[in-house]
Amino acid sequence: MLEPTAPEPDYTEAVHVFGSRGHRWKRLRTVASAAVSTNNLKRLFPLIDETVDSFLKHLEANDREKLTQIEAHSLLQKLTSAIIGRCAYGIPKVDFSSDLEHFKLFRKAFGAQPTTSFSRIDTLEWCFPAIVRLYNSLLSLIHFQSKSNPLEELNSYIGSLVFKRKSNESHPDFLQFFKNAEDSNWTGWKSCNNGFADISNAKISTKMAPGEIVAQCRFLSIAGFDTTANSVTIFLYLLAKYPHVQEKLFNELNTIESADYESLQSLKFLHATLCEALRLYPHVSPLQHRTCMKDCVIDGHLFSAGLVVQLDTWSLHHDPELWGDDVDEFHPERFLASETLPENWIPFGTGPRECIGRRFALMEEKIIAFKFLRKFRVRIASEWESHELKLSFRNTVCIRFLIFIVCVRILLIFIIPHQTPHFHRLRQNPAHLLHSASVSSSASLASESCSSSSFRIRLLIFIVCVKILLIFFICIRLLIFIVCVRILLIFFICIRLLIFIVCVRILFLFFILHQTLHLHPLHQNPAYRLHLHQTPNFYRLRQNPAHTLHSASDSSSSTFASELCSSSSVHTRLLIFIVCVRILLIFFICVGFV
Ligand code: HEM
Repeated sequence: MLEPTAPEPDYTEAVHVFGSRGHRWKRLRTVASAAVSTNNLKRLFPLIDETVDSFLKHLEANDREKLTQIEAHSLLQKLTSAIIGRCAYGIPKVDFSSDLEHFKLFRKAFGAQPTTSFSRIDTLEWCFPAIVRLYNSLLSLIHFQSKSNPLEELNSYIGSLVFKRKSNESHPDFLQFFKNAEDSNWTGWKSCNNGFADISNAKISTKMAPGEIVAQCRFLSIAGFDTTANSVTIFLYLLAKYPHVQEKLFNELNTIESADYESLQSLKFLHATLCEALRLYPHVSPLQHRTCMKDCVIDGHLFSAGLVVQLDTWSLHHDPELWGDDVDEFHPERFLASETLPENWIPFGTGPRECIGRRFALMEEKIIAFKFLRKFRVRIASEWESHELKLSFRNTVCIRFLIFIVCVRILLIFIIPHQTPHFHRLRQNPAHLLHSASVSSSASLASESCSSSSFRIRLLIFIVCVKILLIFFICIRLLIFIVCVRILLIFFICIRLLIFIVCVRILFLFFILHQTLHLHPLHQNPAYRLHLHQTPNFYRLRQNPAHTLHSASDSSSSTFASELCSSSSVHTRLLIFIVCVRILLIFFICVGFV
């Protein structure tokens, strides 16, 4: 949802705390933590307070006749986006009578309604920015104009705010903390040790690269916008559904005159009500996952390095053994029994990567709840009374599409890391060096044939999996498929020339590939060398040391050396070919989805 599969988390400059890992994560988290410390929350309190007041005034003044029935979620999105805009990067005091600039951008990038949040193309961009850039440039070729990218617009909007801000100013917003840590000449972020590392005692520098600041502000603003709007909507819905809880809460709210940081902390029932709403609807739970950095055994189960574990918070929060028989009831009193929160309550995640904005979010929700419920009572509109609020993936991210992309990525990772280290290992293998020195050895033969065949098997598995995934997704969305075909037809008519060029390139590539693949049966044939000279492959072979070796010596071992390098170049080309086909596939699918 919030960049769960951030591209190149170790090498891209614009990476935020959620997308980072290892030392980099620790450093970004350290800087961001200061922005949500108790001291700073107290400084942010008046900003939120003032924004909620202005929102309620606007609601009362302008929507009085409509106030009998409101669509809470979209209104709350407007409010929470204003709050986070002020707290994350210091947008000025908000006038709700006009559309907020950054809310318009949020709406464009993520959709204002729950059903339109994250279109497929956004999800795709989130995962494969390069492909979407290619897609956009192709689109602009078709339309002869550049299609604006909402995420890039949001980025440049935030970028301009970041650029204007100076370090050591006295703002309480998150941006100020990042600006104070900014160092544009610092390149340390490039050399982060991001593999498995014990970072508990590592000395962490509190510096930030400029790109990291923009990414950070963007992530925090997104993390703090939909999450809190959803939470408050669910909270109001439950109060409407359970009027006796609303009554009890109303009585508690009346025990304090006005809201400040300390007095809101003293409202225990309010706190319990918010916690119970998050227990029943842990709506951010899809974000809770962990990747195994090294093999480990827990309770006798092996978790291999690279494995991604998704927590099932929903089941945990609805387990009658943990919460009792009234597990499905809205019963805030269960949180009053103890001063500390139950360890099975994890709507904000758990452990070192627990949500950094937890206390900020709860403070914000308390201010909104306090101010809103002192003015209004809520009940469910009559036509919705029979409806049960259900959380479904459909209403948030295009989860199925995301799963598809994640699967493809996992498959890619499955292929590439296996292939590359394998290749490295071969290179560093004394047997291989021996082999390069034109000494034929059975050991090198064995290692090569093993690498080659296992690669092919993996490749085969990969292609089959991608096909199955495609079929799976296309079947489910038969309608989309039909639309895709129609759009593709139109598309083909429009840019026949472009397609022609792409096809020629693919055919060319395929031709090279086809030729190269024939090297295997041919390599013992006297016509082999002639054949090599006729293929474009020859060029690369000549420049390759192994081939020079081959030319210098006519022994069978040197023939094998060139076979080795042609074989690895086949793999590279094969990989390029498959990547191209996949890009085209994804591109065509995208056109359909749009
Ligand atoms: C009701 C509101 C919110 C909920 C339910 C929520 C929930 C979550 C969850 C479940 C995670 C993943 C935790 C894990 O993997 O264990 C997370 C991460 C995160 N959240 Fe929130 N969040 C909320 C509001 C916010 C706000 C307001 C901010 C910022 C001001 C924020 C900033 C973050 C950040 C930076 C992370 C990544 C932390 C890391 O990877 O170290 N969240 N949140």
